Amino acid sequence: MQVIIIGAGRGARLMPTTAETPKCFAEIGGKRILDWSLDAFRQNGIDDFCFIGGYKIEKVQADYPEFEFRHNADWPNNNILLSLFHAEDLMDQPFICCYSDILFTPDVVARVAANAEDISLAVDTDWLSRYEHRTEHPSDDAEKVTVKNGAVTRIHREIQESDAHGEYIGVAKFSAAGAGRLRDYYHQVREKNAGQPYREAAVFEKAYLIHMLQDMLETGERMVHVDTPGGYIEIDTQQDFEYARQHWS
Ligand SMILES: Nc1ccn([C@@H]2O[C@H](COP(=O)(O)OP(=O)(O)OP(=O)(O)O)[C@@H](O)[C@H]2O)c(=O)n1
Ligand SMILES: C[C@](O)(CO)[C@H](O)COP(=O)(O)O
Repeated sequence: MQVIIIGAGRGARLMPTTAETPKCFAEIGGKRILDWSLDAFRQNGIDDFCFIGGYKIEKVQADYPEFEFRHNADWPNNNILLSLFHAEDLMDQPFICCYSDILFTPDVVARVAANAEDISLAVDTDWLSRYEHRTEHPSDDAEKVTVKNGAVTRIHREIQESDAHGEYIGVAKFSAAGAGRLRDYYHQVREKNAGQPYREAAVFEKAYLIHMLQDMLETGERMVHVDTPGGYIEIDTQQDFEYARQHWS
């Protein structure tokens, strides 16, 4: 199974930790965030990594020569969706994509990898307990989902806490067919929206992956949720970093 790690961002909210290295090099429990992710995949026999880098990509290239790399050199002017599509050439097969600034257990990978649907999204159902203390990244910023009968019905930051089934953790699996539809849809929306506002993004280039996933849901695309009650922490702010250092091992 191909893994695509989306890691081109600046990590500005984690300064000064990210002054010289990318956010995924930040250490929790004596191990880089990136190494926690690699271990979660490797414990499931998955060892085929492509890293989409931008900010300080050279540091990742130096320390992980076993990776394939895609360079999102324009990272300051784009966002997660465009970043992911720097690895489009690898999307002719099933793949799992993940943000590079998250901690998740091998069990999350096992559940996502075992799911047979075309598009599956990993969702933390215990998300609210983490947000109690997350004042620097309020739950309004969380990429939440609503669900019905096993399927995702909406993926959006504006979902009310009480309506949310959980938080999309940034890990998603696409079968070869699901990946094909993702690529086709991307080309359609890019053709129509390049340089123009798209969903909640001021310009298409600044869109998040969840913007296009929501767009696809509205066309009737089926996505399922693979739940994890916790077993996940996202590191955006200094507060998140300290929380992870206290709670992750
Ligand atoms: N142009 C971008 C922006 C973000 N990302 C990646 O998308 C993931 C989630 O993004 P976010 O949490 O916003 O991280 P950063 O952009 O790195 O953080 P900050 O906003 O603090 O700079 C991260 O792994 C980040 O590297 C990316 O590949 N390309
Ligand atoms: C993608 C993200 O990390 C999920 O929590 C977060 O939403 C990014 O926030 P930003 O708006 O790009 O600062």
